Amino acid sequence: MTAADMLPLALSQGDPAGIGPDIALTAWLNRDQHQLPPFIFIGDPAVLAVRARELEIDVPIRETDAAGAASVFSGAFPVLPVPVGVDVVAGEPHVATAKGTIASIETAVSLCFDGKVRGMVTNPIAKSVLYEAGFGFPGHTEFLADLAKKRTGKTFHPVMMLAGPKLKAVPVTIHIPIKDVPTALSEALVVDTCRIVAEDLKTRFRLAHPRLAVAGLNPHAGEDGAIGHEDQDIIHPAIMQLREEGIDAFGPLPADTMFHDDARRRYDVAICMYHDQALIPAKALGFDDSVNVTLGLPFVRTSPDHGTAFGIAGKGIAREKSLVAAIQLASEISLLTEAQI
Ligand SMILES: NC(=O)C1=CN([C@@H]2O[C@H](COP(=O)(O)OP(=O)(O)OC[C@H]3O[C@@H](n4cnc5c(N)ncnc54)[C@H](O)[C@@H]3O)[C@@H](O)[C@H]2O)C=CC1
Ligand SMILES: NCC(=O)COP(=O)(O)O
Repeated sequence: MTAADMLPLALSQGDPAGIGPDIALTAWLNRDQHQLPPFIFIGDPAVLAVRARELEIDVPIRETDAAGAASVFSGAFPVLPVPVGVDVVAGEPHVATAKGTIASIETAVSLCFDGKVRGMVTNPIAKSVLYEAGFGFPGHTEFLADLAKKRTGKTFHPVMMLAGPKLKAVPVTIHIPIKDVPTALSEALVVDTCRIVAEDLKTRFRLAHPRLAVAGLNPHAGEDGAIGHEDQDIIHPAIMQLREEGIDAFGPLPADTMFHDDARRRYDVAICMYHDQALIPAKALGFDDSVNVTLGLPFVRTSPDHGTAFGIAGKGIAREKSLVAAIQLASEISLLTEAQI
């Protein structure tokens, strides 16, 4: 199949004042070097045109629909127009842009369900901007599961995984205050999360027998209960349950010693109890080439691992590498899962 015969991937705009437009434009500009599959950007063509001028790059922007994107892609940057509705200044987020940002994500999900794209890649959103506008979800991860439920009537448990060449890491709890982590953790949550990870590593990552290293919550995984009880009372029984089901999960491991080079050779994915326990090692080991992928959804979704980086938007210094990795991973997963159907 040639690139022009392929269904495109949907690429949401993200916060228009962030680096989403910058990295989308530069990824397209370097499409041959990166061997990028076709994508369709869902956002505001005017924002792109202004940003391209600010970046002093020459990118022909062509409005089209998903069906036309693959043939447009080699010669122009394909855009499915979703207007922002206000003037956008790079680096200056504005609550008035939230509606368009959300509409872009919703459109990408619809295209996935309608079979018009192979999957979706999201550019970063600024959660605080969306919260100010009344957005009721912690981030894309939970919003996408809700959109999937609205579309199918089924409930999905979305699981965030940061995937890079050196480490795959999953936070069991995601965007909640650290003080709420111990009460949010439960045996059922750890078990459900690990089941989804084990299944998706098999079906989406070609890992026949995934090994799951499960972190403890407390220092030294609780030191036999002397430094906290969750490791023994919640995480250990969850691991026993998973092992009974034939899932190769082990731990709870002291989190401080499970990310060095030797330790990482013993597992395929680290299951972590909270956001920073997973995302600090993931970004330290591969900020430019790690990808945020949502497991447990009925469609493919990836994203760069970084955020909106308002401080560098429009300045020509944002690196497109993590977005490129996200596009490539979404493409690989969608081709692999298509082949399995
Ligand atoms: N997938 C998503 O939608 C994500 C959204 N965010 C959101 O992004 C906003 C900003 O978050 P921060 O913690 O400041 O993280 P950030 O990732 O936006 O920035 C952290 C640092 O890395 C630099 N950086 C980030 N991406 C870069 C790139 N591609 N090239 C060169 N330098 C880069 C920034 O300039 C900054 O110094 C927050 O509102 C957060 O909610 C954060 C992570 C993921
Ligand atoms: N820290 C990761 C992040 O903020 C991405 O969250 P999401 O928008 O993918 O749910």
